[in-house]
Amino acid sequence: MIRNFKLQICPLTETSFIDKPRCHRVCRRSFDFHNSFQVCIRVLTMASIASNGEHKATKPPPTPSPLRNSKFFQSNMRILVTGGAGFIGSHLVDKLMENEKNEVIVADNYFTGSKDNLRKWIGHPRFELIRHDITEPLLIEVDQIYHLACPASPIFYKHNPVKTIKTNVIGTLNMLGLAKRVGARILLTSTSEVYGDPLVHPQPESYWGNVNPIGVRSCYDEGKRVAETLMFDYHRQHGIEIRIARIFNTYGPRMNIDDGRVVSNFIAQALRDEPLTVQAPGTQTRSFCYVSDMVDGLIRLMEGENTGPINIGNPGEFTMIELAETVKELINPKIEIKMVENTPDDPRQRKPDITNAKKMLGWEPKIKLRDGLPLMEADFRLRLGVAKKL
Ligand SMILES: NC(=O)c1ccc[n+]([C@@H]2O[C@H](COP(=O)([O-])OP(=O)(O)OC[C@H]3O[C@@H](n4cnc5c(N)ncnc54)[C@H](O)[C@@H]3O)[C@@H](O)[C@H]2O)c1
Ligand SMILES: O=C(O)[C@H]1O[C@H](OP(=O)(O)OP(=O)(O)OC[C@H]2O[C@@H](n3ccc(=O)[nH]c3=O)[C@H](O)[C@@H]2O)[C@H](O)[C@@H](O)[C@@H]1O
Repeated sequence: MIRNFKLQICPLTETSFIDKPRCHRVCRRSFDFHNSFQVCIRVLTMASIASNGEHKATKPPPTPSPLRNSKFFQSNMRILVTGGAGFIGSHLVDKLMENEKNEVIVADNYFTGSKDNLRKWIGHPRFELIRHDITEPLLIEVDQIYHLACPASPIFYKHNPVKTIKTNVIGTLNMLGLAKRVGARILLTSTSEVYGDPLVHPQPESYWGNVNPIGVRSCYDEGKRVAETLMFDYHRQHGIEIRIARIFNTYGPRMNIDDGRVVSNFIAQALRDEPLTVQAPGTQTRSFCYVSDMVDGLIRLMEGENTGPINIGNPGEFTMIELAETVKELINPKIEIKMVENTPDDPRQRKPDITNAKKMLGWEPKIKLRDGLPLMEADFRLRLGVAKKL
């Protein structure tokens, strides 16, 4: 009954409580916990952030088991890759697994990814694969989170737009909650689509973009913009260590053959002797980055000191007609190029300004489009069972 309840003040957070509810302000410990003058590490860290006015990283909580530090323990970095069964994610896993000190955990719901992309690691003692949808919370102990989970091809992200925005918003919230709980550093793979149909060209990170908030692409581009906002709010409010990569069109082996993105479409069409479908007007531009360059950039960003956002992409810029002509010349000179209808809100130009990536990460792409396309062609030939004519 209400008259039995007593108003009390938490001595650390100065929040008032009735009877024995929890401290909702910062640490969610019970009132009794504070009242006994034990010190909550999170409250102290928040207090020191407030007094310094800086956003220094919070002291990570103790590791889950002291055995993690024992000399017989095999790994010293436990890394979660969400969306690790997808195209970029699986290449990232390959690179992270090369380091024997890494233990890699993939969480994926296989919407656009596949176990097949990770088959060489299944059963490896330093690798774990979890079927998990990131719109649900994940309880796990990790040191780093590469957060990639999200369908990336416009055909797939528009297929179920509500699910796409939930993945970007609720999924990112869940991963930030996990990062906060275990003190992990988290990297978000954002996108050049945050610049929308850009009015500034090439796009520097300082450009705020030109995005249609109610268009058919907004589940993805606005979703990623909110994901970036959440990353910075968790960083400012909770001291989480964040990294944001703004990825520009990436291509390479393991893209889904019927993924719907332009490079995979053109290569598959060229190998199937089908016309290359250039969406009108064909003068729209994109800048294509080979996947190994992308993975190198993502790891440098995670390991470096800069939060970003940082553009990671190849500044070589091509119209879709130029791309079709290059694929035709390299793969199938007899093929026809056909103009087809475009989809709404297609960005007319896109090219990264990578000054920051060069300066802050010491990164720039190495593989030119003409060198990357044949590597992808070889992979598609193998999967489609189309041998090269001699
Ligand atoms: N490839 C590009 O050109 C490009 C460009 C910009 C940004 N990105 C970003 O990079 C990331 C990876 O892109 P990709 O090209 O490898 O795409 P992809 O579609 O091949 O991979 C995405 C992975 O996320 C998984 N996934 C999707 N929704 C999920 C959910 N709710 N829970 C768990 N897993 C889920 C998919 O099954 C898939 O394995 C994405 O976040 C994408 O937005 C990619
Ligand atoms: O790099 C990025 O930031 C974004 O790039 C792509 O989005 P988009 O550039 O629209 O990708 P595509 O579907 O490959 O389209 C590229 C261009 O090719 C054209 N296109 C596409 C397919 C096709 O068969 N023919 C064709 O001309 C499209 O009209 C568009 O102008 C990705 O799909 C997004 O996930 C990613 O975030």
